Amino acid sequence: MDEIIRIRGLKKSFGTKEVLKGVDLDIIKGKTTVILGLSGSGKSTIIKHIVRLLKPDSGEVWVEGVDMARADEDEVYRMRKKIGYLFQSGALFDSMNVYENVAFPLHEHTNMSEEQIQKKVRERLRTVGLNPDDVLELYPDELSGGMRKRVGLARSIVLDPGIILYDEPTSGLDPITSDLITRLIRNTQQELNVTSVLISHDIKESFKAGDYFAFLYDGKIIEYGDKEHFQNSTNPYVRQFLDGKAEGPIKIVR
Ligand SMILES: Nc1ncnc2c1ncn2[C@@H]1O[C@H](COP(=O)(O)OP(=O)(O)OP(=O)(O)O)[C@@H](O)[C@H]1O
Repeated sequence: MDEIIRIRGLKKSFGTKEVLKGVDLDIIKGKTTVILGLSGSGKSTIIKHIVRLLKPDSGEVWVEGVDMARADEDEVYRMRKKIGYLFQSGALFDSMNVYENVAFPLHEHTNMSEEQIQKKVRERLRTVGLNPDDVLELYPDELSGGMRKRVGLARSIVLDPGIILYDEPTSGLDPITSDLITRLIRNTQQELNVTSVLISHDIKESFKAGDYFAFLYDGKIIEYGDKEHFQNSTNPYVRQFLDGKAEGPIKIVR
C-alpha cells in the first residue's frame, strides 16, 4: 500500500491526561481516511500532529517521508503549504471578506500577481459550488454555517494541497447541508486527486465520504479497514459506536 502519512507509536498527554497512548496509523495516498471516535477521544490531537501544531511526547509522524516531529522550521513551513486544514470552526477571519479570506494563503505563500490571485480565488469558490460574484465581498457574519464551511474549504484548497485535513466538516449543519459538504469533499478529492483525512463522529456522512476507517478508543486505533470491513466489524467497541448505544463496553470519561 502506498501510504503518504505514517504514524507510529504516537503518544501525547496534556498535563496528567494521557490522550494518545501509542497511535499507529497509515494514510493511503489519493484516498479518504476517516478517523472516528467519541468526543474528546483525541481525534483532533492526531491531525494537529500532522501539521505540527503539536509535537509528540514520543513516536513518529511521517508525512511524505518527512518526520514532522523532528523537522526544522523551514521544513515545517514547506510541508504546511502542501497540507490544507479545514478547522472545526471553519475559522474564517471575521474582519476580512470572502475574497480576502480565500486569497490569504496565496498572499502569504506565493508571489502570484493580484490578477492571478483573483483568478485562483474565483476558480476555487466555483470548486466549492459558490458563485464568486455573489459572495466575494461578503463578510463571515453575513454567511450561513454551510457557506462558511464552503469558504473555509475553498481557502484550504487554494494552494492546491496534496493532503487535506478536515476536522468535523459537517458538525452543526442540518442533514441536507451536511450531505452537500460531504459531496464537495468527495468531488474535491476527485477533482484535485488529493489525500484526505476526515475526523468525524457523524457515522452516516463518514460512510458516504470515506474509503478507509480508523476507530480511536482509549488512546489507540483499535480498528482499521475499508468500509465493508468496518461496517462488519465484530469489535464490541466499534459495534457499540456504530449502533449508537449507551450500554456496552465503551467507558465514557467526562
Ligand atoms: N491544548 C490542549 N491542552 C489541554 N488539553 C487539551 C488540549 N488539546 C486537547 N486537549 C484535551 O485532549 C482531549 C482530546 O481532545 P481532542 O480535541 O483531540 O478530541 P476530539 O476527539 O477531536 O474531540 P471532539 O470530537 O469533541 O472535537 C480532550 O479531553 C481535550 O480536552
